[in-house]
Amino acid sequence: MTVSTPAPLETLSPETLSLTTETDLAPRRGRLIVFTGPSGVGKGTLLRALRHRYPALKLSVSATTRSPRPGEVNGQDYYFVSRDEFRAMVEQGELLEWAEFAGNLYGTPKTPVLKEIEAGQWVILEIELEGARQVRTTFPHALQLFVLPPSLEELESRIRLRGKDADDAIQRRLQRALVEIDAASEFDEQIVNDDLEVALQQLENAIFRD
Ligand SMILES: Nc1nc2c(ncn2[C@@H]2O[C@H](COP(=O)(O)OP(=O)(O)O)[C@@H](O)[C@H]2O)c(=O)[nH]1
Ligand SMILES: Nc1ncnc2c1ncn2[C@@H]1O[C@H](COP(=O)(O)OP(=O)(O)O)[C@@H](O)[C@H]1O
Repeated sequence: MTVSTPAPLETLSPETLSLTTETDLAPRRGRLIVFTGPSGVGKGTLLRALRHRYPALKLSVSATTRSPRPGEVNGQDYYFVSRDEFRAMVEQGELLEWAEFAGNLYGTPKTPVLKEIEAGQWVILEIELEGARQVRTTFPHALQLFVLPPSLEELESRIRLRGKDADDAIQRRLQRALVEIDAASEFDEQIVNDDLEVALQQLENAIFRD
């Protein structure tokens, strides 16, 4: 009886992948994808749409000292922790990377990500620039994608229209956006999030192409 071995994930088309259950793809190589971009550019929006199409993609849940926004759920959107708890995670080597951003601490719990990768899953880290730089040294093969706004004006309008950040936080984030946008060329690919559908298609192509 010939047992057909599943095609390696890289050769599967996006259509096939989205129809394939997780067990059919085993064993397969795990993959790390870093997804970075200024606050308000549309990272969360794009990732929600992408994961709706490709439920097999995993999204790492970060730890943060930022207070939850309305509607955010602890353990789902973030692990909301105190600064002392966060520092303990750093000291105990529990974070794959971490950084301070706009006055709060953010970091990726290491164990769940490594477990998913070893199980052959594709894991997305939605993290800021300093974290992406750390991952670039520890996981040089990770795909690194940067989302750009169509303009700074549009970025400001989106973060304000979103209505989830206090004015001082918006100012800090817009200031930081200038530094982040300047570093976009460090990433493997830059995606301009102007028309959402077009950006989503570019994101799919970048992830499933190679
Ligand atoms: N380095 C790092 N950055 C993170 C992590 N989780 C979220 N971030 C980034 O921290 C920044 C602020 O995130 P957030 O407060 O949710 O604001 P948003 O970007 O406006 O949604 C964003 O650039 C996130 O990508 C993490 O675990 N590590
Ligand atoms: N392509 C787009 N065109 C217009 N508005 C967008 C687009 N993508 C996202 N938005 C809006 O911009 C705001 C910020 O999006 P969000 O996904 O929260 O950004 P981020 O996660 O990068 O901070 C949200 O109100 C969202 O609905």
